[in-house]
Amino acid sequence: MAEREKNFKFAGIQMLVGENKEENVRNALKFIDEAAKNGANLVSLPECFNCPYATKVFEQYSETESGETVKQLSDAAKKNNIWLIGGSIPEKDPIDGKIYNTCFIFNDKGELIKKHRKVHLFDIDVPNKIKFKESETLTPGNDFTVIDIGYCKVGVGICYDIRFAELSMLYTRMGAKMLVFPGSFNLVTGPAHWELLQRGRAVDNQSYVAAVSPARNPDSAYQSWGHSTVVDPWGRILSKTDEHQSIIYADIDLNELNEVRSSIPITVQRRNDLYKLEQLK
Ligand SMILES: O=C(O)CCC(=O)C(=O)O
Repeated sequence: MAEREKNFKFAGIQMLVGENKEENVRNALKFIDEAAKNGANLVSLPECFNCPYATKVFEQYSETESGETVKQLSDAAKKNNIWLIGGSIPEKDPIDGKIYNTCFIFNDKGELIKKHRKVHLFDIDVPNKIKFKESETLTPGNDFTVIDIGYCKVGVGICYDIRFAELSMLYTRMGAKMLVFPGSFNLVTGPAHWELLQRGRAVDNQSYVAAVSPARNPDSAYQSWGHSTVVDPWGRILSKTDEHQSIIYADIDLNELNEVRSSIPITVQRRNDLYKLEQLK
């Protein structure tokens, strides 16, 4: 009989983000404390939680890895004894001077253990609906991010990264049992694809998937879809909210995941003689 796995609690913070960076960070810290008090072991903030989501302001709001935002997140993870996926902030690299959309990740001692720089930049043009070009001011990252939080491995991507099934499949192959995407979809692609993509990634990887958005801010030029969600490996929605500020919680049951993986064993049924996914880096 296989050994029972230890389950854990995930919290996704759907917080309101405005123009005042210090206020945004303070708001994030308050919600992190609340999530930890409610028993969360792994907490995620949303994409761009300390600045408005707009290419023209990324430089102005950017900070380096040794900046105040990273320090405060580290302190919050340590104080609350939680693993923290720090949503994302515009990060300035002090060496190449470029700006990245970066998720800083901390262990329960507050140590910065990894950073994920968004790999796929959000450059789209849906005629008469939405045009956005992150590459106007951002540079893409080139690294995969799978962390081991003790309970299981977790793959981290940022928003548009969820659209690329290959990335999630690679993470799964690297051992991830949960995929977390801080993200900020919009009122065009949100209703069409946000939930569909999460359920798709969950079913094709037999994995837990969480996507954590900022709350919708009526004063903001970019209207976030909100609707932060957690999906289980069977494709069921475990937790989901609307567009308002709130925290979503989900119990991550790794025994249930193992059962799904053993009852529908797609991992060992792949026709590797006909096709393959190749990791080039
Ligand atoms: O893929 C989408 O529709 C939205 C992506 C996005 O907003 C982002 O990458 O920040």
